[in-house]
Amino acid sequence: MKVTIVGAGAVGASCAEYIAIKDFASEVVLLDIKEGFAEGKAMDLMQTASLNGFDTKITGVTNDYSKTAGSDIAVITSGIPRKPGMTREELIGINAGIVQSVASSLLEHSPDVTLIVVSNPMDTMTYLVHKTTDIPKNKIIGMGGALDSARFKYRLAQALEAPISDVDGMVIGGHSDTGMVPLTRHATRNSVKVSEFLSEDRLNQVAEDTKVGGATLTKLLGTSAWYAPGAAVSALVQAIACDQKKMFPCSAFLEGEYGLNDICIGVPVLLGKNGIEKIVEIELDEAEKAKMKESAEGVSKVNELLQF
Ligand SMILES: NC(=O)C1=CN([C@@H]2O[C@H](COP(=O)(O)OP(=O)(O)OC[C@H]3O[C@@H](n4cnc5c(N)ncnc54)[C@H](O)[C@@H]3O)[C@@H](O)[C@H]2O)C=CC1
Ligand SMILES: O=C([O-])CC(=O)C(=O)O
Repeated sequence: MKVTIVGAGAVGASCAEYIAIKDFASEVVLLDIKEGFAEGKAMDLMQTASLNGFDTKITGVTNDYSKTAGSDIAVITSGIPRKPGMTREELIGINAGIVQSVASSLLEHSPDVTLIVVSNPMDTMTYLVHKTTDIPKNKIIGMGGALDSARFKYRLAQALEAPISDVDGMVIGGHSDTGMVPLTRHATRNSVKVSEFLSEDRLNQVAEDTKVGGATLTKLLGTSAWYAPGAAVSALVQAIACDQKKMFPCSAFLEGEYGLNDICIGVPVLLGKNGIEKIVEIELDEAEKAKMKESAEGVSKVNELLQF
């Protein structure tokens, strides 16, 4: 199993590290445009192999796509991250050009690749890859909801004063400060709805804190987060590489599901060796449907800014 990660920056390197530590891939290629950068990150990571006990071979290359040939899975993390006070959508001007050219270079050398898009604004970047390549829709996956759901569970566990492993929950919708739809009504602690333990006000606070999870970290760190994003990407890569059929909310191209068309947005999917093997349509109540519709309108507005 060969995995390429384009962009050896904070998220790309974190993702490579988690993939290596889980030791399910034979090879990880890190590619970056900055001379020597991916080579350096790969060497540093390889020097953790004997300490962390993995055999995954990590190599780094400067913009040489021939070294990515035959990749089964590729992750696109290349592009700029936001700074405090910015929205993800403000990154579109620079990142759209980068994502489009990276996707096309990857495809030249790995025509059967499954692509995971991370660069922001992620739902729009995923849509861009759909519109500008002939990769089948099941093989283009946007990572956002897996991260947002992990943050939701963190916030729920805090509110419940419970261990995170007791908690389950999911965030669907667009990966943006306003567009996320944390499914508070469906969240549980050991199969019991969290609404049995938390007031409506407290649950609303959990949802709001979840939605601005990325912005909160960007303010604290001066740039956007990388540990949880890297871990979330590695979980998606593992689900595909190991054919796990695990359910994650991912940005998927919709053709009628959830009443939406011609859009990539976060919905629950089953991930296995064929990428998105199924889009899972769960029952939403009227309030959740309205939030999903509003979120989709926001994503579509950003998509309209694309030029291709
Ligand atoms: N979807 C999600 O949930 C998340 C998305 N992100 C996004 O991921 C992206 C990367 O974030 P970070 O790793 O923190 O940024 P970073 O600045 O640390 O790394 C980005 C890397 O991309 C490289 N790069 C730029 N243009 C390139 C090109 N044409 N080809 C190859 N490499 C190129 C840069 O040299 C840099 O090393 C950002 O757009 C950020 O907003 C970050 C966290 C979560
Ligand atoms: O907040 C950002 O810009 C990066 C990101 O998507 C996240 O951490 O959720």
